[in-house]
Amino acid sequence: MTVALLEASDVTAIANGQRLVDAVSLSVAAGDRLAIIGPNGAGKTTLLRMLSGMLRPSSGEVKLAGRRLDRISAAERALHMAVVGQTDQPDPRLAVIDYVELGRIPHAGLRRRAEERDIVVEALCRTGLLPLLGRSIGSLSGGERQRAQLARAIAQEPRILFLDEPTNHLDPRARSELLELVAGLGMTVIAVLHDLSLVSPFATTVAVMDRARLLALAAPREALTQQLIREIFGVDVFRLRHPTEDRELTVFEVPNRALSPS
Ligand SMILES: Nc1ncnc2c1ncn2[C@@H]1O[C@H](COP(=O)(O)OP(=O)(O)OP(=O)(O)O)[C@@H](O)[C@H]1O
Repeated sequence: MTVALLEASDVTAIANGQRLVDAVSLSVAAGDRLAIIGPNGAGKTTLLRMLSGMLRPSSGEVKLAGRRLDRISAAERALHMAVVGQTDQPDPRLAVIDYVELGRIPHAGLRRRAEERDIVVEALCRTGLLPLLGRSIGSLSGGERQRAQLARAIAQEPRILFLDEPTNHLDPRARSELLELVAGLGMTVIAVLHDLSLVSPFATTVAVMDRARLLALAAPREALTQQLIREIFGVDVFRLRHPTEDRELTVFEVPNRALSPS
């Protein structure tokens, strides 16, 4: 039997007597890209924090390759997992290259200096930040900063990459490009996504949350049903043929509204 790379069993988070995440079980295999979706306040970030070991569940457990996450030290976890969160506030005076190099800290002393530098340069290349490597973090645009965070996480060479709303500062084109880049890394990824239209192209599996509960866990086509999406987001889903390309488009529309996302 193959052991899941990450497995959550009945994880629950309780704060101030309120269940923020209620008995969620899921398992992620190596190479999976799991998108966690749901309305505001559904518990997505809280779940992500428990899966990445940043928050200890009130009950239930998370295992990384069969080992309980709460028995793995933070230093060792950092060898396996990188998190691109919404709250990272690096020193604005740091140069981009130095910031990305921070991703190598968990591996300190394990590789030769030249190899370390190559890994950092590769992460800068992949994220298109090579021309900005000498700029200070504080001088970057919101989108560039998001790419710098991703570069730091890539440089960390994790087995699992966690992303909390990785596209929230990006314009529509940059959003698709960033997720395409992440998908092209071939890594195991767990990402909280708000933009429903990016879920199908990006994710191999989607976890749909609402009011602390996991309502569906399946491939996007099966999970994003008209009924479920309407029920929790109040939007309609349409699957249409692309007018000029041989593929399907998934379109989301707020019913009877002049302004609809798509
Ligand atoms: N430490 C805490 N103490 C009390 N309540 C909390 C705490 N952290 C989060 N919450 C609440 O738990 C609920 C879930 O929060 P969470 O950030 O996980 O939701 P989310 O689905 O990621 O939301 P969003 O889409 O708005 O980012 C929210 O109502 C939030 O206010």
